Amino acid sequence: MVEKRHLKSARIVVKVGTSTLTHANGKLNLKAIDQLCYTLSGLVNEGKQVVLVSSGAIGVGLGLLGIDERPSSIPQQQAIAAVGQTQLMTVYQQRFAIYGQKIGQILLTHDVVDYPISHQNVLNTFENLLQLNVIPIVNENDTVAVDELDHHTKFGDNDQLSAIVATTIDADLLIMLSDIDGFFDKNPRKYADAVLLPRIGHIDEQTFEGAGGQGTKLGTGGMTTKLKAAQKMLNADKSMILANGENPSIIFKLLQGEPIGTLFQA
Ligand SMILES: Nc1ncnc2c1ncn2[C@@H]1O[C@H](COP(=O)(O)OP(=O)(O)O)[C@@H](O)[C@H]1O
Ligand SMILES: N[C@@H](CCC(=O)OP(=O)(O)O)C(=O)O
Repeated sequence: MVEKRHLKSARIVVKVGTSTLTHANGKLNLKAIDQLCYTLSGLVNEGKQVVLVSSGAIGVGLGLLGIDERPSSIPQQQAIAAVGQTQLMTVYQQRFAIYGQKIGQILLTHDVVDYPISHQNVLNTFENLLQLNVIPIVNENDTVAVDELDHHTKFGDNDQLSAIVATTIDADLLIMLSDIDGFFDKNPRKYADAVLLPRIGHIDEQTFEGAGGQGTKLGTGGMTTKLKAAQKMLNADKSMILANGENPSIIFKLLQGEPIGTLFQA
């Protein structure tokens, strides 16, 4: 019998990727979204403070506009994200309202890391939302977050953004939901004999060698950015769990300490 995990979880950040929120055909994964909203609302009712970092603006925008391939041009992606983000928040608003749960949108750029005043301002917003039992829903501000020569504003992916949010607000735990059961010793989509690693206490170059680069066609991060996020959490003496988001109510089990997915904990 595998031992239960000991986790602090008064304040948690949950990150969901595009692959969890949308089907391969670009349509919304309503089952996953409904379950996510039900679960997070349930956690707030239990007295927990919850932040959701949600990708999906570009994926949802593509589906809504009927575009099959993610364009390579940044301005086109930004336009698609503007459409998708609105739709995503509309869906969240509707679904969370079923459970009486209020939400607030926070769109971030790298300024919150680079400039202490911006950092303090965003922290104030998070604290006040959480005091009000609101679930802040965070994404990168895709319409302004582009690489410019003199002003580096882009996080690049929501995996690292979620770790930055979690450390900024001093969350106890980051739960990252993806389309895979956890971190394997090598990419399980390429290697049938890949083995799930239930616990990682330290990340080094060898760990990164197991991450097989880019993930799905709509997501941007892949496993490398998830490891970078985990590294940020470990450096801040915090924990992260990577688990499959197919059924987001899995979060209840994770918080009960069930050994599901990969726990990154020093
Ligand atoms: N060592 C590994 N363990 C698990 N998944 C891996 C690994 N290396 C690469 N991957 C890939 O990373 C993908 C998850 O990343 P991604 O598609 O960006 O998800 P998300 O949209 O949830 O951010 C998996 O589906 C898998 O193809
Ligand atoms: N801001 C982008 C984030 C894309 C992204 O990081 O996607 P994912 O790898 O699914 O977490 C969006 O909402 O589409």
